[in-house]
Amino acid sequence: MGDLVAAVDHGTTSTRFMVFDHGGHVVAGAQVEHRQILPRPGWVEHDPVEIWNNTVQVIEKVMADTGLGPRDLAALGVANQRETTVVWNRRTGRPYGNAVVWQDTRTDALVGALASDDRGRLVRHRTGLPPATYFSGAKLRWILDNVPDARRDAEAGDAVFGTLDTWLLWNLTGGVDGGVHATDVTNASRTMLMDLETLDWDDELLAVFDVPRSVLPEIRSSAVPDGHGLTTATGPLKGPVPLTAVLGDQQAAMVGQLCLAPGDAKNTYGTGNFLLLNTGTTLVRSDHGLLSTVCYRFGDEPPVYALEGSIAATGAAVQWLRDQMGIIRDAAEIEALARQVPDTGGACFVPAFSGLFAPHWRPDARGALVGLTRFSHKGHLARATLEAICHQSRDVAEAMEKDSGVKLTVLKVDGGVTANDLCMQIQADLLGVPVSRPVVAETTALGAAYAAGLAAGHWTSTTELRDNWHEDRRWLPERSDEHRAAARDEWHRAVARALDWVEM
Ligand SMILES: Nc1ncnc2c1ncn2[C@@H]1O[C@H](COP(=O)(O)OP(=O)(O)O)[C@@H](O)[C@H]1O
Ligand SMILES: O=P(O)(O)OC[C@H](O)CO
Repeated sequence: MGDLVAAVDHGTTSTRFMVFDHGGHVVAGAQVEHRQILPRPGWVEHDPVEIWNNTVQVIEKVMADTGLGPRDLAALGVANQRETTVVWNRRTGRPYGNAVVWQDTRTDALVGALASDDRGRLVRHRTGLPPATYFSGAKLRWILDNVPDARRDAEAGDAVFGTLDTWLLWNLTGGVDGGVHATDVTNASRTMLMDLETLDWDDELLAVFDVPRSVLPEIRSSAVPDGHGLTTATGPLKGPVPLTAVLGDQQAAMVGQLCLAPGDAKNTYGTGNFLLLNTGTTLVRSDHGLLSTVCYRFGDEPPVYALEGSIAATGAAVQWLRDQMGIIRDAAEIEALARQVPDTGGACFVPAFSGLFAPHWRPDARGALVGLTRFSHKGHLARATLEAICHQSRDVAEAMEKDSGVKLTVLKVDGGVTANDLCMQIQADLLGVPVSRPVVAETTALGAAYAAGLAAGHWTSTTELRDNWHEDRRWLPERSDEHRAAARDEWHRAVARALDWVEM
């Protein structure tokens, strides 16, 4: 068996391939961004072929740069942006159009209609998810109903559905030459088509979304000792590596942060923010706007559940300043710009580009920039963007405390935005608890590698992993309660102004 474990981390903005040693240290890695395709207001797409080509590219680069071969790898794990929906033809390997991304709101009328009747209650209870454009079920229906030939080919058994894990697993294990068509419970729990208790596709939900069972992948545990499949000699690893773990990226980050006991929580700051709380084998249902989801399932062990607060636009707001507004040239520049000012000068930015997700679930909301005067400049907007990231996380943290009774004493953080020290200080100030960033910031890839390595016997137990977690930096709250209360009040008033914008 090889000494190293590898992971593909395919996120909303980029795809990474990382190799880790037994101590959880990064041995090598490569990353490449893919295009964000924005054809109409509210639509967000990715090209699945570009994503697969990028995956090949990053794997080949790391293997070539390091001189490693497939025999050096004990196992491979995959973590992926969740919910984003692809339909492809299993005979040709060609997708039926672009993937519909989790942030895409094109299904708002369909989701709005089902939310207002008994189907909404059914969906909520069976899946643990609020009816929202965010999840895959309505996106899959949209593709089947709107892309020529998709439904006909689905009914003939030629067109198949997958989230990005399934697309990558199928391609890594041979594609048209016998690729494995499967998903794991964490990804399946985000489709709105799986019963959260039986962990199986649910016929009533399939009827709600008019989805034929024949398009669906097999649902498996996140980590399986026998492997989901082997990589192929014709693929980028150029030989067989057991692909033993597949997890949604936020669940993978829970494993990477070693949030493996009930009450453990982390917040990942990527394109969106995702605060998850491990609730153990108990399925906790939210009364405060969070969702219930599978955290992971290892082999035949009982599934571990989580409560999650999903926020649609955090790093995406930074990207928006860069790509759409041209205010910064790269994401890291936002920090220096925001440091030019001591506060936002009264401005408040609510980046509700895809409506507001947790804890509000308001598809009728849209982005709002309020409190402007002639004094306002781009430094204020940069600072307001960082504050919006942190206020949204505080909204979710409050909901989590109410639902679980668990009071946060420290917040473990990871993800691209956590490179921003000012943002992390603002987060500690707005939460009133310390914020802690680990040395290995690539927790999503690390979590996929841990899950894969545990399944392959590379690590014998999770206790063996505990010593691998080390704090890099901790931010302590520096602001008074009065300051925090005033800032929160201003934020709530801004959120109220972003609501009710789109006629549903
Ligand atoms: N220094 C920074 N300050 C603020 N945001 C940043 C910084 N560096 C990266 N980002 C944001 O982080 C996101 C990328 O983080 P990542 O964890 O790779 O996300 P994803 O997994 O969603 O692709 C982008 O949205 C980018 O705008
Ligand atoms: O790509 P990320 O890391 O922002 O994660 C996206 C989530 O999986 C969407 O649910």
